[in-house]
Amino acid sequence: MMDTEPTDIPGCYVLQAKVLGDPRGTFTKTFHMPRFEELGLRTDWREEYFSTSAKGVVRGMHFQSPPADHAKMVFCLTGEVLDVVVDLRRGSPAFGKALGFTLSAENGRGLYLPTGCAHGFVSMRDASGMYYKVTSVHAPDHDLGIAWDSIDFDWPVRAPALSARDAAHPRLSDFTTPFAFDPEGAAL
Ligand SMILES: Cc1cn([C@H]2C[C@H](O)[C@@H](COP(=O)(O)OP(=O)(O)O[C@H]3O[C@@H](C)C(=O)[C@@H](O)[C@H]3O)O2)c(=O)[nH]c1=O
Repeated sequence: MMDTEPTDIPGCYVLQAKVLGDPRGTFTKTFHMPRFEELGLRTDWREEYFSTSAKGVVRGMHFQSPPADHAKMVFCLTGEVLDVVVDLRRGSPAFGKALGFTLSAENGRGLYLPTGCAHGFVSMRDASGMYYKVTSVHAPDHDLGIAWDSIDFDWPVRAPALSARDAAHPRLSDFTTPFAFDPEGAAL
């Protein structure tokens, strides 16, 4: 059964899966609907996808804006990443706060992000594989980002490999957020 730990961002949870090892390798369960329902987390996933990244790549910080906004869960299936989340919800006690979590296949750790948070990571090893579930389908016109180096986070890289899109995002301080914090539905 998966354990979860709340983080300093309301509605954002560390998902600690059990990594069961035997002589063949490992087995790790990343989603269990009854457990998510018990925790009040969303289970209405609409898309799943994965990416691989070379060591030193930064992707982010990404989110979809309303009405295409979504909750997201992520696991690292190969390699290792430092995964980063920023709270973009006006009125949140953690508004503007950035947190980082080391995710790898070995540590079995994932992250659940409520709508209104931006997500990104730096790949700490070659061929880091990130696996996602999101609660709305890709909407290119609402697929937005803020600059990775404009958030209050001490990245362990200075000049990472970035996509052209990620190099052109607005800075957090110049960004007018479309998200507002709802204390009743923090995880939604
Ligand atoms: C995210 C996404 C991208 N694409 C396409 C667009 C582009 O041609 C190619 C790569 O897109 P990107 O450069 O946006 O891929 P990437 O930078 O890996 O985007 C991901 O970054 C991390 C940090 C997240 O949190 C994810 O939700 C997602 O936004 O895939 C889709 O077709 N569907 C999708 O859902």
